Amino acid sequence: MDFVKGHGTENDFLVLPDDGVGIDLAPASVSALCDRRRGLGADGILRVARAGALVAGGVLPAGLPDGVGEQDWFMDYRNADGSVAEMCGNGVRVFAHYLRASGREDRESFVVGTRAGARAVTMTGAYDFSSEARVSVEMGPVSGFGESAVQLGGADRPRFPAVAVDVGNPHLVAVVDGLDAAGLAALDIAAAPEFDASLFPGGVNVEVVTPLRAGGVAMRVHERGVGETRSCGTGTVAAAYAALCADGRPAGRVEVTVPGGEVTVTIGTDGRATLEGPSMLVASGAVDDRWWKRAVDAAHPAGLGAAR
Ligand SMILES: N[C@@H](CCC[C@H](N)C(=O)O)C(=O)O
Repeated sequence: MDFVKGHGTENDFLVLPDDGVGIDLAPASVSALCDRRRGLGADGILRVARAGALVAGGVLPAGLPDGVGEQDWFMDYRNADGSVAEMCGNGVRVFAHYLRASGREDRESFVVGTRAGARAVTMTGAYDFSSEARVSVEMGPVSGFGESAVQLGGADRPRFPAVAVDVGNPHLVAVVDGLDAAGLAALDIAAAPEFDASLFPGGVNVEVVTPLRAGGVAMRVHERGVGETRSCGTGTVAAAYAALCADGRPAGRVEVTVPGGEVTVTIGTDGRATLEGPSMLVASGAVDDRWWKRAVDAAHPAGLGAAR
């Protein structure tokens, strides 16, 4: 099984080209592959196939998501614990970069299908394997769906008011009054935060954010299905939205600094967001066939069929 390793602001992914939709992505085999000691290591997996092939292969049982055509490339995203998520903002930049660098796509702008719907991407400048690519992604509508709170880990287990934000996947964002970059760095985001499960029955990505200042915010994130990561693209969109709202503005442009770098989020007066940021492809190779077969076999109790 061939792979390419890439990252967007240090949120890292294994890209798995799979035109024939033959790779068995059972949760346990995904988590073995993403494990940083047992496997190759990554925050998530991006399977590359055409949307129509994924429908035919049973990966998208509900059919094509909104606006996605059969011939569109589809980012089949899995978190490191093997769970499926609707969308990944850093992943979609790496996915687009891989398509261009590998010669599978020769257009500057094209659509990437995701479970949250079609996402238009545009790449400007260099896009080969050894260059840092810049990718702009139309992230679709961003909206709030309630007020809540989040409780972090650490000695004093701070509790912050937070807002629920939908970017195609769910986010709980705490814009903390008076918090600066040093205070943000001192928080324990690695421990699983506590949140209201009735508002987020499928789990949630949690972001802690400094208030908007000079057009920018700093953010840390604990991702659903992964843990603390160095960046989360959909999280930066949710953070920009929450910071703008806290500042009394419906729209604007926000530079979001995360531990792994910086991205730019623009939210229009129509409520739609654009995310612009880097992508790096750092390695390519093949997973040992026997190791992978053992991981897949171990993921399936005897008698159960393959997962897609
Ligand atoms: N890292 C991603 C988000 C990946 C999915 C997320 N963990 C979820 O379960 O919703 C990003 O860059 O957006």
